[in-house]
Amino acid sequence: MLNLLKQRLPKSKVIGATLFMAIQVMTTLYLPTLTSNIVNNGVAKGDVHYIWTVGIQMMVFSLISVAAAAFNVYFSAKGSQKLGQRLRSDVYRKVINYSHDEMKQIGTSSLVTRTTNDIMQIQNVTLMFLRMMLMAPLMLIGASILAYRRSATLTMIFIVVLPLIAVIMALVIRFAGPLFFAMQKKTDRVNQVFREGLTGVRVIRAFRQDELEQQRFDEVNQDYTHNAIKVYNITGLMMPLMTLIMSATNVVITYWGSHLIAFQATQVGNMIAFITYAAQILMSFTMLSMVFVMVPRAQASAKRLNQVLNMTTPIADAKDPQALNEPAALEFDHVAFRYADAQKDALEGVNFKLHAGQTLAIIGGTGSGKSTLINLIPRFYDATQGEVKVDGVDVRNTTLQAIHQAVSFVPQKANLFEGTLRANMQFGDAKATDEQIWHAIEIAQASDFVKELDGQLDAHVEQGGANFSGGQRQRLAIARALVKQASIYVFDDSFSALDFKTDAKLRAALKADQEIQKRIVVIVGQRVSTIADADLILVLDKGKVVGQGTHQELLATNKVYQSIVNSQIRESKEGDQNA
Ligand SMILES: Nc1ncnc2c1ncn2[C@@H]1O[C@H](COP(=O)(O)OP(=O)(O)OP(=O)(O)O)[C@@H](O)[C@H]1O
Repeated sequence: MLNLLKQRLPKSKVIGATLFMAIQVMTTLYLPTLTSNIVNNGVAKGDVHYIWTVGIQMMVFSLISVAAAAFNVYFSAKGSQKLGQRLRSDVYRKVINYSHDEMKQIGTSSLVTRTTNDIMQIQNVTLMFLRMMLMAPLMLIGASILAYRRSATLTMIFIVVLPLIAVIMALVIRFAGPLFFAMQKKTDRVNQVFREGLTGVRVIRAFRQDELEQQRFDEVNQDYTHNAIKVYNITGLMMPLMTLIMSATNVVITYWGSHLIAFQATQVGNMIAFITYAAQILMSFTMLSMVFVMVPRAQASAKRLNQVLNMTTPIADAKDPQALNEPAALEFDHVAFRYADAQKDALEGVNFKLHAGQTLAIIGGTGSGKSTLINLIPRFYDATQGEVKVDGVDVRNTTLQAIHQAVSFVPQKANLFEGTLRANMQFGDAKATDEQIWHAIEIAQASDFVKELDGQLDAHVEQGGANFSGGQRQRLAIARALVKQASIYVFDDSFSALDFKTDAKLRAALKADQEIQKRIVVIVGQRVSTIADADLILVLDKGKVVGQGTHQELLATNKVYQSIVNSQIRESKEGDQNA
């Protein structure tokens, strides 16, 4: 956990909190001594002047103590909140650069829990640390010395009481510790099922799986609750036990102390002060035990956060990066790829070279490796064999920023972000003017519906683009990619959500654009009509390139391509007959 705090917990706040905590401890410890003096020297002797003088001193010290406590809380809260803010920011920065593999390894739900709940645990324990963890030992030592000075005989009580408390603490830590550990995992699970239910809510309703999903959620929820109840039952026992021990100690002190007073072995003031010191000693022990209970949980959270922060991603900048020029060529040189933990390659022996200004189309059945192939271009994954080259440079020998600048990517599932339409369009180029954005929107065949929007480019986009239809979202995602000045434009099955007419218009507009004409366009498509005019078509089957050439060449020689074309002609004829 110290690793996490090192650079992130502001030193000024730690110093402030510690300083005021020390003042609070000193004044709090001095107060019972003043009480003892007031009783022994003022009340017992009837010295009113002394009572007033010491009484005013007590008031001043009490005020200082309260003020110091307030400042300590202020610095502790500020320090721990700042720590939480920095941790969240660091985790986000790290995760946003994760490749698909790291993302899969930890899981989205767990990442959300780690960024919220786990950081909260660390924040809380830091707050406690700054409030109590230093205060408790100081109070314990100070109060023990002062209690001993008030009455060495009564101090013997602690020989029995302190080991008893230590045993209770040890038992609590022994039994509550593992349950606290389990708590974070169970929180993950609740979040995971909840998240899955929320994202799939329409499917759940459509398939009438509400009951089953509710049952699944109830199971994990119950599991979490049982664990939490067990933990709080154990820790909850501590307070009453400590109060019992404290009350019993007071009874013994009063009983024993009154005997000592009767035999004139001590004074009443000393006994009153001793009772207060005893309470302070036991309170310090209680504070310490709470810390001991909370630290293991925070430790478990720290471990989970360290796992996120220390995760090394193989997809990183090259040590000695080469620059990429625009426009660039694209080459796959004997490329193979296998997903982590997979038994066989998802892609093998992919070889082709494209010059700037050419269009590549990839066609093949579902699961044939189309998305896998194009994911290698912007380094969402790295090839396991061979080289993917942009501008003649292996994509691993440049920076991620350079490769992401060179490639503009439209994923299969269009995703928009909450904000204005303009802000979404400027994802690719923060400086893009309205004119450039409208130009991209025109090419993407989205201008008709964007013009009708309230506020047009200022129109609000809901989270995930929920206020747009699937086809509209897809067109906006295409426009967003076109706003970016890239060397390679990749469209992962982006045109299949469009009707034939819009698909044709969009491709014609892409071809007609003078800037895009100089770039490489990569299209993954299901329809032959979408890809027929490409300069190079790759036909994929079970991860292998089974055909490569132009539409005419493939139509003449390639059996797989012929069967795809024939099946689509058949489908369209059947469609026409049914219409
Ligand atoms: N993240 C992953 N982990 C493991 N295997 C994967 C992963 N993604 C895809 N695969 C496997 O790799 C193969 C190729 O998948 P890919 O998504 O590239 O196919 P595709 O041709 O794009 O399919 P579709 O047309 O259905 O989108 C499939 O067998 C799939 O099961």
